[in-house]
Amino acid sequence: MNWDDTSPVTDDTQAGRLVGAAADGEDQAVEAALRPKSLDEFVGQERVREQLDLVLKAARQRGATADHVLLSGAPGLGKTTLSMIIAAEMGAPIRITSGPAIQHAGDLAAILSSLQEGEVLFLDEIHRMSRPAEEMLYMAMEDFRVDVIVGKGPGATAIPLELPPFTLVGATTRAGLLPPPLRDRFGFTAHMEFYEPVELERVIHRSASLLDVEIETDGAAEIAGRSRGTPRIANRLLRRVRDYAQVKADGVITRDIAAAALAVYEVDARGLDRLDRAVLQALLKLFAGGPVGLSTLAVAVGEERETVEEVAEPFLVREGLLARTPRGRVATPAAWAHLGLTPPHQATGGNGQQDLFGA
Ligand SMILES: Nc1ncnc2c1ncn2[C@@H]1O[C@H](COP(=O)(O)OP(=O)(O)OP(=O)(O)O)[C@@H](O)[C@H]1O
Ligand SMILES: [Mg+2]
Repeated sequence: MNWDDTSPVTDDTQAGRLVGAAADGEDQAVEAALRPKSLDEFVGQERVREQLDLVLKAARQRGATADHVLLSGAPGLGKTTLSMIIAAEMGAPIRITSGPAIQHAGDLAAILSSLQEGEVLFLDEIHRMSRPAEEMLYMAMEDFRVDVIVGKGPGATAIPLELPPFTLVGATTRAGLLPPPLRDRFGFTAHMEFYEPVELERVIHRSASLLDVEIETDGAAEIAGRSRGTPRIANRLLRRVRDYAQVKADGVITRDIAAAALAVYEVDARGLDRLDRAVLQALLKLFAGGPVGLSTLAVAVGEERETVEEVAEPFLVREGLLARTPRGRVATPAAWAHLGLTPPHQATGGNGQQDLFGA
């Protein structure tokens, strides 16, 4: 395996956050060991797995190189893992690089021209590639050809270069940002969804056995419920719970141990961490559930606007705890229930109160 880009793909705003979906340093060190190596081992994503299985089997039967595959989905759902599985299932080598690592079209030309026949080129964060590189990629994907520009200015000439057939696997967390001509050149697009708790339980059991940790069914369920639908977070929480079980108990992860451990790390029963809860608490207690502007809310929790908007809110919105409305942020009834608080103006009907929930 070749790493053209060794810089970690992380998101600074998520740094040090136990329930952050981006990979931190420790994740990167252990993830290789926990990655499923075949489609059979890959948990969940049934539809994607079935479709991909067909694409790869058909290519193998024809003795051909598999079609280009686009993997889209939130961080930590298994895009990198699937790209490696695609290579493994095709018995092909894999070359790994990323959009931000390709600054110039020449960088891409160098990679493309050194590919072997049938090789898988994994292009992570493909939406962050430069424009000229993107245009070179169009031709490479479609005609297995690139034009290498030699010289500068009016004397520059394009030398066509044939490429061996290869499979491009692109990954993106932002499929919407991909230009349509690029999106259209993929033969198969897999959209990865958040995982169901039962699927995360299977991920946790699998990882526990690889890490040689004893875990009870209830213990795995407890961790799964707090993992925000994300295998990376499930694996990370499992490691923290393992530490706790080892230091405070006999090493076996039971439901009580998992709950106690995650209480120490301030990850609540729904997977909210301290920041998420601070945002909700401010919204409910200081602003009676809203609507309140983002800036005001951010000041109230002592955070940057961006942190509240990009780190806390997406999950709160996804969980149906917070709504973004034109008049500001509004808590939903579920938010009051989750924090065990009673809404001040319960809409009991006919009292002329403004409906704060925008329902
Ligand atoms: N379906 C799955 N079954 C088991 N483990 C999984 C699955 N999907 C992901 N994982 C585990 O979750 C971790 C993160 O997965 P991966 O690195 O593939 O995510 P990603 O989508 O590439 O994230 P990013 O967008 O941050 O690059 C890995 O350690 C992997 O083992
Ligand atoms: Mg990845």
